[in-house]
Amino acid sequence: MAAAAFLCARAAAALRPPSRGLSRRLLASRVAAASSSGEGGGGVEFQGKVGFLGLGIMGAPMASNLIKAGCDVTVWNRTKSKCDPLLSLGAKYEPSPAEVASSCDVTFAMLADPQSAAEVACGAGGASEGLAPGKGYVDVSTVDGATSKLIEERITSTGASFLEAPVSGSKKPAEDGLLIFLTAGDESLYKRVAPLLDVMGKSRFYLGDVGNGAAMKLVVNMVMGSMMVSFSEGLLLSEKVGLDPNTLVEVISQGAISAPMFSLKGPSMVKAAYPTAFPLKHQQKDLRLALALAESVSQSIPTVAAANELYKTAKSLGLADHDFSAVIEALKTKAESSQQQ
Ligand SMILES: NC(=O)C1=CN([C@@H]2O[C@H](COP(=O)(O)OP(=O)(O)OC[C@H]3O[C@@H](n4cnc5c(N)ncnc54)[C@H](OP(=O)(O)O)[C@@H]3O)[C@@H](O)[C@H]2O)C=CC1
Ligand SMILES: O=CCCC(=O)O
Repeated sequence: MAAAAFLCARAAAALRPPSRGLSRRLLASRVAAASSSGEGGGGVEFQGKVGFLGLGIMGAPMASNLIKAGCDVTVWNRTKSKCDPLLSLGAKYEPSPAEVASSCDVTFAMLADPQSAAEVACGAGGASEGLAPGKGYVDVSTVDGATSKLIEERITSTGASFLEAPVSGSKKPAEDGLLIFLTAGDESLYKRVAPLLDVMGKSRFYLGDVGNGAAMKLVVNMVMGSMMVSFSEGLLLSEKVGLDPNTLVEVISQGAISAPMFSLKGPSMVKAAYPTAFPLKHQQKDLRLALALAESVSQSIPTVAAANELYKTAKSLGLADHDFSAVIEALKTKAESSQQQ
């Protein structure tokens, strides 16, 4: 019956015009390929209804790709109007996380931070109230290990299974179904949802116990946050010494420190434009959580600590909802105030 729902949804999707990101045919073929390839030769097939909680910059395109691939998706978002584009693609709606979780076999959550992830999973009307044995909950938000373990405890107390699966990759990879999943927790749930992860992403890592996915994500993002600060310093210094910062972007793109992030964001940073893909407030949250992680094992990460201060300054300049590349504005402000002294 679930498989029939899948086929119906796929047929309906074929009637709709193609949109951004992967084509419907490619997405549907990814579900089919992932379903038939299986894990360890045992064969994995996802059957059932999929819930999605949190339709922000990342959640909306991820849920949208599942719908385009023919999945039977039910959505919820705190600000209800953000559900509308998904509903017009064919998603169903439930008025609370608990009702999504109780009407679905597996529920994904993509929320802003540790507080919102815990609230949506464990709070009043939260997903855990709708969970039961046989169901799964997959949290793809970026949180710290302690929050993830707290959520795991609450979810598994209902008899349901839990997987943490934060993602590397931003708005565009989410639209294109090219995310990287950093998963940990219940391995059988990991295998069960693999076809869905393969619709939304290009690769997936299974890292063992809950907390390892969160830690991997924070380490990756602390490197990224420091790289962005260093790149910003280079752009500003090149300009100050009379070089064209656009040429710096070009030179970097051809050498050993080339990174897609520099080529993608550099040209707009030179124009002081910061269209939001990864909100600066989330980058600062990740640095804060990475610093706490480092503290927990007495590891010194002074570069990250310095970068974090700049992101905090950028937030105080009203740039929290801009792209994290707007951290360069904090450096400009510092340069101005040191010139005045
Ligand atoms: N953007 C990016 O490039 C990437 C982001 N991430 C991580 O993914 C997560 C989501 O990021 P992104 O989509 O960019 O963020 P957004 O800020 O665009 O979306 C955040 C989502 O969380 C919801 N939310 C916030 N607070 C609450 C609350 N108290 N109760 C219920 N819902 C709440 C928002 O609801 P509402 O619409 O009502 O505000 C929204 O759905 C974050 O953890 C981020 O660090 C990971 C990889 C890349
Ligand atoms: O958490 C956000 C990561 C953004 C990226 O990987 O480009």
